[in-house]
Amino acid sequence: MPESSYWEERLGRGAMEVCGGWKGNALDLLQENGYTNFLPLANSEKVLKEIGEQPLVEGIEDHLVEFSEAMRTVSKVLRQAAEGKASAQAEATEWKRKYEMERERSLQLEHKVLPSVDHKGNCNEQKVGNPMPETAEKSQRCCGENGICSHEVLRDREKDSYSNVQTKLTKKASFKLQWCSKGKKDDQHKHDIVSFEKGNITTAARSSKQISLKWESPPQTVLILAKPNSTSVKILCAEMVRWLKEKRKLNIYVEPRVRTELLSESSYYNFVQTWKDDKEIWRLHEIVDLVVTLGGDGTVLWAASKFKGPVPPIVPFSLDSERYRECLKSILEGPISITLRHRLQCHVVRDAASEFENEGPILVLNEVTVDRGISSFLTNLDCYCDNSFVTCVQGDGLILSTTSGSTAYSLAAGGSMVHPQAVVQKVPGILFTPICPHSLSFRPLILPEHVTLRIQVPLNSRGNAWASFDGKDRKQLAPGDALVCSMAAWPVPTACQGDSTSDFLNSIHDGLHWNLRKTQSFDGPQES
Ligand SMILES: NC(=O)c1ccc[n+]([C@@H]2O[C@H](COP(=O)([O-])OP(=O)(O)OC[C@H]3O[C@@H](n4cnc5c(N)ncnc54)[C@H](O)[C@@H]3O)[C@@H](O)[C@H]2O)c1
Ligand SMILES: Nc1ncnc2c1ncn2[C@@H]1O[C@H](COP(=O)(O)OP(=O)(O)OP(=O)(O)O)[C@@H](O)[C@H]1O
Repeated sequence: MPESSYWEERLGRGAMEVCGGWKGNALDLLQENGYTNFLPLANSEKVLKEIGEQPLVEGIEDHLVEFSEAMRTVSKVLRQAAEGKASAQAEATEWKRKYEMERERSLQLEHKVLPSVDHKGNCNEQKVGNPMPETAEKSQRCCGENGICSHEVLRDREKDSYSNVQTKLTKKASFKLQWCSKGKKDDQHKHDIVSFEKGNITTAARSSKQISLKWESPPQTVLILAKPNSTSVKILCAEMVRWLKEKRKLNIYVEPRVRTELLSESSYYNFVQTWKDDKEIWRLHEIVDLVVTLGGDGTVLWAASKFKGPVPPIVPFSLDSERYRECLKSILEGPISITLRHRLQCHVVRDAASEFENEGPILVLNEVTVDRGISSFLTNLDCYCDNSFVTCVQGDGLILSTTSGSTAYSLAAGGSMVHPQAVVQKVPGILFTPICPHSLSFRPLILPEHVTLRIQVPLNSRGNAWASFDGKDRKQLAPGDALVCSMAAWPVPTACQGDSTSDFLNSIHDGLHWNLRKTQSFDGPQES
């Protein structure tokens, strides 16, 4: 391409006129502002020769000052245009997400049963639609004041084409989620209400709420997800599959790898079902009533990542593998104490892509991290909250974490630990934690759960950034690309061992040894 066309294409004809032929300085300024695409030109002998051949004119310094100003204006305009585009793309992505949610919901209406509340406050079923499990707040509407409703009653299912074995799946088990409070029954339906009576703002009494899942029809299908390369997990998995089939007559799904492992042990396990490719995994939520994970936190993250929409209740079993029969028995009978763990929905918005080319959303249970990857440059990330500029992160990167993820990477980067039920209880929900910020005053933030965050790699960034999702699936973000995050509509219900609070405290005491210190002896100097 001729050099003049190259410049015109990037700066526009107007900018070329402003430049007035001072290409050498233009290059310096553009490089100064991070437009490194021009570096090859700057280095080209031809350009250097041209600069050398420019005749010196009088008042050159004035011209240079004037020219610098003009170039700054040009680069500012370019930057604003790019930001405007990213913001519009982010908005388009958000609308697309909302549209898809609505569409999904309409589809569900066709084959769902809506619980309605009669005059006594009892939950009945009727033949019009009810949304799939959503945030507690939205779900509460359909169950009146009686609790959080999260029914999924689906049409009778034919034999699935991808099942290895013929199954008679009838209806997916339905359940109801309710607030319950220890002790008093009448305390169940208290909500944190802000009242504006007579100009005075007050909050109503708060109750200690635990979400409880009550099966309305018995669960029939269990998906078991097992950590790979662990002999103890393999043994437990085989035992559990046998017990669930023989004693509870349940349909059992496992991953293809696990089915192969089971079959290599014995052809007895022929009844175990699996899927063939990823497309079929996306339909799992329509079939599975309960997910059992055999492994640690990573296996729960793995399980959640398999569900891009509604997630069935997950029972994490490193819980108490010795007592798995007793534990599963009580879970299958219910009611179960549940922690509703919220997820973040993330979109990568490419600067170069049109609004129709955006990549699909990725849901994270712990966090999304934007960091410098293998680059040795300081990361520069412009952060916007609902399109208001928050800050520019200059450091190793940034973590956007859920409350569940607050005890993981975000904690290591200095973020607070937050009770996972906090979002449901209407306290802030997205942790904004910098990684090694090169600043003395960059403290972690906690933002409300309703905001949309946009993390943008500036056009003048020296290098690329990398996004990773629950520690996996690294994606490169080039200058101009952005990551857009908001709270996802589908939380992950996990079964508690005790209740949300005791589980949370146990995990920070046992798992993280939080505030463990040798107890001070009592036989020292006393306060007089
Ligand atoms: N510096 C760090 O602390 C650091 C660095 C990278 C990733 N991580 C975390 O690892 C997670 C991925 O986990 P993995 O098991 O797939 O990878 P992994 O096998 O590398 O294990 C990471 C560790 O983090 C623990 N962990 C994961 N989620 C947790 C949570 N919510 N609360 C407390 N501990 C938790 C796991 O038990 C495990 O010990 C990421 O989501 C991230 O939070 C932490
Ligand atoms: N079914 C699976 N298929 C593939 N990878 C899996 C599966 N389950 C877990 N993993 C991966 O294995 C890794 C370790 O999982 P997990 O944290 O459960 O193990 P762990 O040894 O119990 O760790 P910790 O005790 O630190 O929590 C994670 O990175 C997770 O993504």
